[in-house]
Amino acid sequence: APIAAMSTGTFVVSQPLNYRGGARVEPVDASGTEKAFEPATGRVIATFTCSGEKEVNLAVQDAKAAFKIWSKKSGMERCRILLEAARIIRERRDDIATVETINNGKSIFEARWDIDTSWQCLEYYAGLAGSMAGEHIQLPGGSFGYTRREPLGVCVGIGAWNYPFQIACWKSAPALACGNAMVFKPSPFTPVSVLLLAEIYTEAGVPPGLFNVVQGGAATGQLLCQHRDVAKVSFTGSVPTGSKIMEMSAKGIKPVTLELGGKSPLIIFSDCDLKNAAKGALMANFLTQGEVCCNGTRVFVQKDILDQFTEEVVKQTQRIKIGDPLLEDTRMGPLINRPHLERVLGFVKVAKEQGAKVLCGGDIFVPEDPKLKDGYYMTPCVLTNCRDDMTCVKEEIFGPVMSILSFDTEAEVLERANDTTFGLAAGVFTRDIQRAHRVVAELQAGMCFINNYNVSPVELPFGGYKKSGFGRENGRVTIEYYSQLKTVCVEMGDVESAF
Ligand SMILES: NC(=O)C1=CN([C@@H]2O[C@H](COP(=O)(O)OP(=O)(O)OC[C@H]3O[C@@H](n4cnc5c(N)ncnc54)[C@H](O)[C@@H]3O)[C@@H](O)[C@H]2O)C=CC1
Ligand SMILES: NCCCC(=O)O
Repeated sequence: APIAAMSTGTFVVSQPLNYRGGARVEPVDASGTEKAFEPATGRVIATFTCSGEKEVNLAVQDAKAAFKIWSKKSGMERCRILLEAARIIRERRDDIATVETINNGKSIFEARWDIDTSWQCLEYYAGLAGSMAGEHIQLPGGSFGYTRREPLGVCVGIGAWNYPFQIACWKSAPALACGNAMVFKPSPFTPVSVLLLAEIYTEAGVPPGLFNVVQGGAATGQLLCQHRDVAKVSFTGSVPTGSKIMEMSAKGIKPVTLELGGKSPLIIFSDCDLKNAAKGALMANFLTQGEVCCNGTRVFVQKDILDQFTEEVVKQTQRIKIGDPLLEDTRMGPLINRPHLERVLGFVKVAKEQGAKVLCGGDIFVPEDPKLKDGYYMTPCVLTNCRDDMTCVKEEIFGPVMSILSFDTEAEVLERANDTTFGLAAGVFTRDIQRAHRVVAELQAGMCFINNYNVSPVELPFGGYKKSGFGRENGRVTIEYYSQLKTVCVEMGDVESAF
């Protein structure tokens, strides 16, 4: 039966979760085992071994062999294969989204959006692959130089659990378009959907070994970062792990792309379209149960519309349907796992102790369906009476918790919005076009939204300022993070020697 026809509580993984040389394989060695869960029910859907040194080495060696073939192909040849992979993803959208929902917990409605921004990413870089080129530079006396944009070699992708399939696509599409090979390690919480991508790449015609998957946690990730044949590491996850990855990569002088956490500001001016601003605040806080790095969790509202805005946000939040994430009308599923749910509820408790007022949500939610009773659900929470020094306003919660703060002036809100070590995203709602551009120019964030939030067009570069990381994903600029420039200087005359 197609995966898309499955219901919650039925999916189990029976095939190996490593991928090497163009096929699923059992790892040749292990550094422990992990279990993957279905957050909707708390059921184990897979028990798998974490890849040890030998397996990691085999994956890197296979990728190296495939790189030799792939890097010699023309941009147009790579383009055709990536386009075919994008087409297959589009065709299997519902199956892939279903696997993503089962293993991550996000609603099927939202998972389909993730799969759309996945195939769109492959299409986008397929287009760029065909047009990648260097420069020709004329020199005196008929001599000249030219540049070649060349791949780096074997790139490593290390993924987080909040957007498992999308992250794998956002890293592998530009990497492969530039002629690299990739070894990808998903989060041990969400090991399943990336295998569908690996199979699709093979079906589309990439050489066997070009995209390999190893499984595991920190130990496997370290083996990858420290491997001498790895040319680059692209990581999505927390700031502390990002810092370790940078340290390990520094030892081998490997470039890194770091997509880390955030505590982004969303600024609502009183001249905004109130309904849209409230919708924007929900988009900024409650997608994927709030487990999104670029969420606008500090919602600054100008004082004269604070009550109206808050009332509208609470009304819209209370309408969110929580429950079985595979049902068509569900808009919020369970959080990723029990410890994370408890951590998020702990943030709500501390917020209350520190003087915040809970306007709605912030409690455990037990759906009526008995099969969901062991899932990790909570009600989306709106906090008001917040101050800048509260824990809920300073720390990344990574759950469905919105903190509302009020402000008087533009200058004041800008200073407060930028008063954070993070700098991933920011948003502004206003009808005043000059103010909108003036404000975003001052915001210390890599991804700014005007009159919307958390849309992900793949044509736009995405990435952080400050401790939210560096390097970019998506957009034309990402080509530079997966390639290197060779300069060739050509003499057409005699050598003018100094000796
Ligand atoms: N920027 C983002 O999108 C994300 C941010 N986070 C934040 O991080 C918190 C913790 O979530 P985790 O999944 O534990 O994030 P994490 O940063 O520990 O893990 C992310 C990835 O890095 C791998 N990893 C962990 N330690 C490593 C090491 N020493 N060397 C190489 N790879 C390593 C993990 O196995 C996983 O694949 C969340 O609560 C959230 O605040 C989590 C996921 C995504
Ligand atoms: N679709 C946005 C991805 C943001 C994140 O990785 O958390």
